[in-house]
Formats: sequence, structure tokens, C-alpha cells
Amino acid sequence: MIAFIVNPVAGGGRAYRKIPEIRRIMKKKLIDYKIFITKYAGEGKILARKAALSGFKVVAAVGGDGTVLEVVNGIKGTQAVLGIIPVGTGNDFARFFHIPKKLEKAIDVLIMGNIKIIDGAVINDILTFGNITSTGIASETAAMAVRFKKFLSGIWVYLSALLNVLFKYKPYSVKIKMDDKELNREITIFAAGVLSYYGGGLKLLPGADPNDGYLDVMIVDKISKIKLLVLLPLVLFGTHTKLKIVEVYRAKKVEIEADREVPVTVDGEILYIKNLEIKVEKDAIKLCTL
Ligand SMILES: Nc1ncnc2c1ncn2[C@@H]1O[C@H](COP(=O)(O)OP(=O)(O)OP(=O)(O)O)[C@@H](O)[C@H]1O
Repeated sequence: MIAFIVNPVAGGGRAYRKIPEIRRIMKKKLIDYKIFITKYAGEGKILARKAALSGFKVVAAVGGDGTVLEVVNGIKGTQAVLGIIPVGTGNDFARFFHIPKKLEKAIDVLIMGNIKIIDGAVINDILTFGNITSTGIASETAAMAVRFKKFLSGIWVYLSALLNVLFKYKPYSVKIKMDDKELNREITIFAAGVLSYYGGGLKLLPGADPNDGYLDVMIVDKISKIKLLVLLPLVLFGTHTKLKIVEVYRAKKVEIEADREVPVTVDGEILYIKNLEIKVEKDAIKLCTL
């Protein structure tokens, strides 16, 4: 039995428009299913939990990374397996696992694919995420991208937003604690996570491994705008980590203390937080994958 949690606004309405095709494909495959459509942001978590507790073996997020985040938190601690129909804008979680964009192929992964157990991470003991948490210029960009999503799509949303914030950005002072190490930095970019992609295909954490029991952490301290302009294109290919100005660490727990509330993105969702604690959660997510 498969539950589809559809976020009707994901991908600029693409998720909603896919519903008739989902029904047609599922009818053909003779598999029990039910479609739940969210009515407001956050309802995906509630619907996913209800579905998991009422016996649906697979609970599929039909949307982008925000929808996946809601389903991950909804099915946490249940027997249900996370499925993804990647019809959002960025789809960075699905990209890491090569989950097909073609609807029928993505549904086949739910029905016949493997179940992979992967690490997640928890923020301030409240929210579990499966991809990347970031602050600094990347989260300022995400905040700006919300506006750009109305008229652009895919990687262009984030690239245009980035150009917009690039010249206005002022690094903020933070204390960073990673396991036993302590650092003081003026953050240009900070990212910690278990997967690699951010912002619709940027390879922000190229070395991330969702089975190693660690968070990958990437820090760029205060740098000139010229250096930033050199660094950013490299993020597309994940080769930025070879630069000296990019610090890379691995840790089980990372704490950040900023001097004020700063925007933090968690799998694409934006929160405003002063103190951030991120802990890896070994084997937290069961995922239908290829
Ligand atoms: N019914 C709804 N009405 C308004 N917002 C919703 C509704 N259901 C879910 N949301 C919110 O929509 C937001 C965007 O969803 P999602 O991230 O899945 O799509 P996207 O932004 O197109 O894709 P991506 O994050 O991969 O770029 C999420 O914050 C989610 O909480």
C-alpha cells in the first residue's frame, strides 16, 4: 500500500498536475494506494504520520525537498518507508539517489526498488532532515530564491538569487563547536549535512556519505568578493573543496552560536535561529531507491 502525500504548490503546481497521471499509473499496476493532498504548509507531516500509522508501507512525498522534509518527520519512528516523486523545483534529495524524474519510473522505484537505510540529522532536537543545513550566503540566497521561484525554474532560481545577494552580503560572527574542536569564524558559507546537493544541483558537500555516521561540514570564512566569485562556479561541480579558503570537516555533532538570529536553511526550508545544534542520526531514514 502506497500513500502519496501531494504538495499542490511544489514545483509551481507541477505536483498537483501530476495527480491524474499517478491515478492512471497506479490503476494499471493494480496496487492499493491513496492520495493525500496537503491544504497548508506543515500538513504533509501530519498526513504522512497518519498514513504510516494506518498501515501504508510506503509514504511518498510528491513534491520537492520541503515535502520530503515533512514526510521524513511525519514517518519518523514508524515502520513506513520514504518514497519520493521528485516534482518540486530543486529536488536535491532525490538527485543524490538518482531517483527518476519520469513519473512512471519514479513509481516503479516505490514498487520494485530497494530499501536503503541512510543517516539523517536532527536540528535542536526538533527537526530531522536528510540532506543539508546551511547558513551564510547560501541561506540568504534561499530566502531570495523564494521570490525568484515565481518566474524562474531549476538551477536558474538559485543562480539569479545568488547574484542578487552576492554584493550585499556581510559575513556574521559565529562560534562553531564540532565534536572536540572549537572555531571562531565570520561566516560566508557554512553547510553541514549527510547528502551533497543544494539549491537545485549545486554540489555543496561533494564528499558526503549518507552511511558513514558523520555530518560533512564545509566552512568558508570571510573572503573578498573576488575570491567568492572564483569559488562559486566551482560549487556546481563540487571542486570548490580543493581551494584553501574552503575548510572541510567531519563531525557527529556541530553547534553554532551566532550573535543574533540568522537565516538557516534546512533542506530548503528557511528558519531564523541564533543557536543551532546539529547531530547526526545514524540510520534514521528508510528510503525507496534504485
Ligand atoms: N497546501 C500547501 N499550501 C502552501 N504551501 C504548502 C502546502 N503544502 C506544502 N507546502 C509548503 O510548500 C513549500 C515548498 O514545497 P517543496 O519544497 O516541496 O517544493 P519546491 O519548493 O517546489 O521544491 P524544492 O524545495 O525541491 O526546490 C514547503 O515549504 C511546504 O511546507
